[in-house]
Amino acid sequence: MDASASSAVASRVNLSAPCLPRRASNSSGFGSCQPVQKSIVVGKASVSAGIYTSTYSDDMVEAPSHVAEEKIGVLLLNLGGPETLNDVQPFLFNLFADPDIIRLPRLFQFLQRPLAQLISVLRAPKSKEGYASIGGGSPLRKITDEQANALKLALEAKKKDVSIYVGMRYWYPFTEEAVQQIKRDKITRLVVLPLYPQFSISTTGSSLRVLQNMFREDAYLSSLPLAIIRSWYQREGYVKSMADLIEKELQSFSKPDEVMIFFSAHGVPLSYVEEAGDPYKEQMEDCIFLIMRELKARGINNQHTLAYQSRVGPVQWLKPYTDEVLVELGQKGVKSLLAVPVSFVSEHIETLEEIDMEYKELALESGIENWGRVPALNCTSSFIADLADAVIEALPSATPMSTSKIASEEADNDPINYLIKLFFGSILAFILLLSPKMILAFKNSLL
Ligand SMILES: C=CC1=C(C)c2cc3[nH]c(cc4nc(cc5[nH]c(cc1n2)c(C)c5CCC(=O)O)C(CCC(=O)O)=C4C)c(C)c3C=C
Ligand SMILES: [Fe+2]
Repeated sequence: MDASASSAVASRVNLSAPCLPRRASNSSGFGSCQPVQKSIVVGKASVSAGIYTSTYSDDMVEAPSHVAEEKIGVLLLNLGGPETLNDVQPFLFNLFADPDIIRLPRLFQFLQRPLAQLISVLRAPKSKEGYASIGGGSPLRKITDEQANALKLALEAKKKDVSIYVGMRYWYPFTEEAVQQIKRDKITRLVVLPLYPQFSISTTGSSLRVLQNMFREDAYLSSLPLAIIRSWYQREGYVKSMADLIEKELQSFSKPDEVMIFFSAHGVPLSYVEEAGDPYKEQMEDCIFLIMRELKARGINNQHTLAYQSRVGPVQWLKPYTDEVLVELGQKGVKSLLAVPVSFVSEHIETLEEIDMEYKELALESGIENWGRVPALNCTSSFIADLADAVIEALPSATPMSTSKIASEEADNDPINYLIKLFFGSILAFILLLSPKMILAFKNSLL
């Protein structure tokens, strides 16, 4: 971030901005929203106008021309991460208190916060160890701010003066603070850009739910023309930027042709895909297909595979699991492997600790001799330029939000599904609240 950008950011931060009530926070008070004074851009991404509804169409009409001065905003949505070890447990509480992360049947939603408290306390020691090993906190805020500034600059280079805001789901600067700043700045048109290439109910869906709740209760926000880029893994600029990183990293091996390209995506519980209709797995597979097609077009014909990492808790997650596949590949005699983190565009705990330390060690123990890892895109200029294009392409489709409901809520409307959940929910509540032994077993599944 250059100095002028930083000071402009600081001058627009209102420290008295309201934060979410009843949410765990750190002792330092409110974090800052980031209406960054410098700013980006997207083949076509999946864009919707309004929060969960229409799909982008080139025919969509421009916003009303009575607006005197157009003030464009871009809201970058991200997960957020603890900045110190003291932040870890309250950060985990915010994460597990999210009904899109732990999906309880409606009747049991009163258990969400006690359960979040219990799980966050049980999980915190392991998470703290992880964050301690990468320097004592998550790099996510810093990298997201850098991406926001790079995006501002890329948009300026394309003659678009845009204010960029960063809204995190579980830590500072919270999405709610960013939205308050957007209101104060009297933005007249907003593009919402989640920093997740693929859509999942647990990531983009969760952040959009926060926005939906805020927007429908506020007269200014509900009439603000807005376009949402729901997923963008299919954009040519993203696919080519990923292929560039892989092509470059392959050259660090002595026999590049013999390297297995190992895509490792963050997992989600299987029920998200099979019961709630999460498009995440399908989009992930499509994404890998597009990256591999690009590599083949460049004459790179390495073998590849996709596995899912970072599972938490006792339920089944998307398979195959990264740790199991690494062991199998070692047993099958694979000697060189290039890990490619693919569900997230910044370095974070799961690249820096889980892949670079845990999986690397496991792979080497399993017989893999040459290990490499592709860096996250972070501020790669071709990637940022493509995000800037995505924003520019989305602008004409901005329309005030619609209040139609997110598809993922449908599962609870099915009476059989509801009864099944009610039954298992009761057992879970009984186990967790009454049985210390089961709490211990549950704790072990979190470690
Ligand atoms: C596309 C990316 C991600 C998906 C999908 C996702 C789903 C998901 N995650 C958890 C549980 C945890 N996630 C944690 C951290 C974390 N997760 C992602 C990305 C996705 N999560 C990121 C970028 C981060 C932050 C990393 C950082 O640097 O701070 C954590 C905390 C860390 C830990 O203890 O391992 C948990 C827990 C669930 C349950 C879930 C889907 C339901
Ligand atoms: Fe996660």
